[in-house]
Amino acid sequence: MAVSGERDSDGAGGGGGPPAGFGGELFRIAVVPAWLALTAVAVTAALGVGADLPTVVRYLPFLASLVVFGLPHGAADHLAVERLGGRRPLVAVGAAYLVGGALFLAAWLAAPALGFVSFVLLTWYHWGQGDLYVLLAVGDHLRTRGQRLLALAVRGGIPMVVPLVAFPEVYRSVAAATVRLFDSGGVTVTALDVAFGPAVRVAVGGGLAALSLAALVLGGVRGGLASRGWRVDALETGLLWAYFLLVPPILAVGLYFCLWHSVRHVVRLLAVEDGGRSLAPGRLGVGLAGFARDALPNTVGALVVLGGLAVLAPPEGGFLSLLALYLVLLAVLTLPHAAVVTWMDWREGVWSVESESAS
Ligand SMILES: CC1=C(/C=C/C(C)=C/C=C/C(C)=C/C=O)C(C)(C)CCC1
Ligand SMILES: [Fe+2]
Repeated sequence: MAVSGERDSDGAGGGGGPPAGFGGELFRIAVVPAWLALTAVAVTAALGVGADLPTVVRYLPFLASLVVFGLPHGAADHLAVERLGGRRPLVAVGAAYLVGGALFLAAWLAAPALGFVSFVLLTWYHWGQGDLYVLLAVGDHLRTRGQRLLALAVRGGIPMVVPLVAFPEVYRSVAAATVRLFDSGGVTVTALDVAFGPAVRVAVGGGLAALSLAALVLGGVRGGLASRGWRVDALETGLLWAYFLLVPPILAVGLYFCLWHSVRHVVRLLAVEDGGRSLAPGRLGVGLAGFARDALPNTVGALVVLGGLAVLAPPEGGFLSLLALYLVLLAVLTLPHAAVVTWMDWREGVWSVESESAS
C-alpha cells in the first residue's frame, strides 16, 4: 500500500500511513457494509419503490447523525492529535475549533450565500480527503501526488456535484433555507440562482465526469486494472455516481454522511488509537464503546452550540429549516475538523510518495 509501513520515529509528514493490516480491517468493517447499504438504497430508488417516501424518512439519517457516527465522528479530534504525537493537543484543537468556528460563523452572518458556497467547497475537500485516505489504505494505485489530488477532487465532488445535476430544485431549497436563517428577506439566495441553471449543471457535472474517468484511467495505467486499489476505486466511483443520481439528496447525503464518511473516520481513529487491535474480530464492540465515551463530552458540547445557533438564527420550523440550522452547525465544526484531519493526513504520510520521479 502506498502509504503503509512503519510510522516514522517522529512521524512528521513522513511516509507512515495507516497501520499495517489496517486496510483489511477497514475493508471488512467500514467499506463493504457501506457499499451494501448504499447499493440497496440506490436499487430501491431505481425501482421506484419509496418514490412517495414520507418526508420524515428523508430527514431521518441527518436526525440520527446528531448522535450516531455523524456529529460524534469529529468529537474526538483532540484525542486523535494526541495519539499521533501532536503537541498540546487540547489547546491546539480547542483553539482551532474556537477561532475557525467563530470565523466561519461570522462569514455566514455577513454573507450567507457565500457561507453556503464555502461550506459546499469545504465539504468537497473534507469528504474527498476522507476517501483518499481509505483508498491509500486498501491499495497502491495512487502513486503520485497528482493522482491523489485528483482522487480527492473526484470523491469529494461526487456528493456535492451529482445532487446538483440530478436534483437542482432540492439543492436550491436547501441553499435557500440556510440563507433564510440569516436573511429573512431571502434576497441573497438569488445570487446563487445561476448555479442551479442547466449551463452550470452540465458544466460541473460534465467536468466531474471527465475528472472521474481521468482518475480511473490514470489509476489503471499506474496500478494495473487487476490491482485491488484500482478495483475498489472504480467500483466506488461508479456506485457513488449512481447513488447520488438516483436517491433523493437529503436522504442520500444524510446516509452517506453517517454510513460512509463518518464510519470510515471512526475506524481510522480506532486504528490510530491502538494500531488497529480494537478492530480485530470480536473486539470491535469494545473499541466502539471506547470511541463513544471519548466522543460524548464534545458531542454534548456541539449540541449546546446548536441550541445557541437556534437563538442566533431562529429556524422557521419545519424539517427543512431545522436541517438548515444543523448544516450551519456542521459548517462551523467542519472547518476546524478538516484542519485537524489535514494535519493527521500530513502526519500519516498521505501526501508523501516514494519517488516523485514516478509521476
Ligand atoms: C443536505 C444536502 C446538501 C448539503 C450537505 C452538506 C454540505 C453536508 C455537509 C456535512 C458535513 C461537512 C459533515 C461533516 O463531515 C446539498 C448537497 C447542498 C443538497 C442536498 C442536501
Ligand atoms: Fe469528517
